[in-house]
Amino acid sequence: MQVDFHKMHGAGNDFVVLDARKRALPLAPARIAALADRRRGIGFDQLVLLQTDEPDATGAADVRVRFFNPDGSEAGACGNASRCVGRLLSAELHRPAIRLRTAAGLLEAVADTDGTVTVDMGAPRFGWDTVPLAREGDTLRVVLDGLPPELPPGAALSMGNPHCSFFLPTAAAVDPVLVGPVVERHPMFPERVNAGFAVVEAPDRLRLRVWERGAGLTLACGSGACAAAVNAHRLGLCGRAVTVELDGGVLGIEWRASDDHVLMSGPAVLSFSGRVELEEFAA
Ligand SMILES: N[C@@H](CCC[C@H](N)C(=O)O)C(=O)O
Repeated sequence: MQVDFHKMHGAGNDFVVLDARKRALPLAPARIAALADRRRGIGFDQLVLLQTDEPDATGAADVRVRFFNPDGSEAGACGNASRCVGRLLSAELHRPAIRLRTAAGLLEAVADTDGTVTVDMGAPRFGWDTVPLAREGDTLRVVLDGLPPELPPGAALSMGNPHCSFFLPTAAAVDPVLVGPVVERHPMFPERVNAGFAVVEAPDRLRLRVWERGAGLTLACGSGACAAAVNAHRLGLCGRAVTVELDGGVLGIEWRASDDHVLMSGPAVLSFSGRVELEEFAA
C-alpha cells in the first residue's frame, strides 16, 4: 500500500505524519520501528497518525491524533507533534485554531502567520498513581536508587505522558545519554518515563535536554519542556512563564494561573512530503 507522508519538525524534534482519515493503515509496532530506522527507513522521533474524530460528550475535534515512538510504543502526548499537526490542519482548513483529540484529551493549537504555533497542553497532573510511580510517594522529590550520586531527586508529573525532571547545577553535571536510559527504565516508573535534565539559567529561562521514552535523546521534547517549566515553578526555581532552550531550538512555556493549563509556543515546520510503500517495511 502506497501512502503519502509529511516530514515535519518542531525545534528539531522530527515527525512523520500519516493520514488515516480516509482509510485505515496497517501499522503494527514492528512496521513503525522499521519506518523509524534513519538508514533503512524514513527516520523520525515520533510517527503521528491522523484519524477521523468521533465526537463524544467532551465535544468535537477537527482530527484525532495518535503518537508512536520509534520503538513502536504509543505515547499519550507529544507537544511538538501537536504543534505540527496544528500547522498542517490550519493550512488544510484555512483557519488558525485547530482542535485535536489526543489520548490526553482535547487540545487546541493556534497557528500564527509567523510560523509559530501555540498549543494548549491542558493541566499537568501530579498524583503518584497518575504519573505513574511504582509506589506512593512525593512526586516533587522522587529518589531513584542505583543512579550516580550527582543526580538529585527528580520531580515527576504527567502531561498526558510521564516525565521526571532533574534540576542540575550545570549542563555538564550529568550525561543524558548515560543516565537517561537508566532513568527511563527504572523500576520506579512502571510505564517507563521521559527524563529531563535541566539547568535554571534565570527565573524565566531554562536549559533542557530530554531523554525520551522509546526514542532516546532528541533535539527537543515539547511535553518535556512543559514538565520542566511546571516542575521548576513547583520547586520555586522559576516564574510561571519561561523560555526553554533545547538543543534544537527555543520553546516558550506558560503555566497559566487562571485555569492551570500549560501553553507551549514554538516553530512547526514542514521539511518535505513523500510517498512510502508500507509493505516494504516489516509487518
Ligand atoms: N517528542 C515529544 C514526546 C513524545 C512522546 C514521548 N517519547 C513518550 O513516550 O511519552 C514531545 O514533543 O512532547
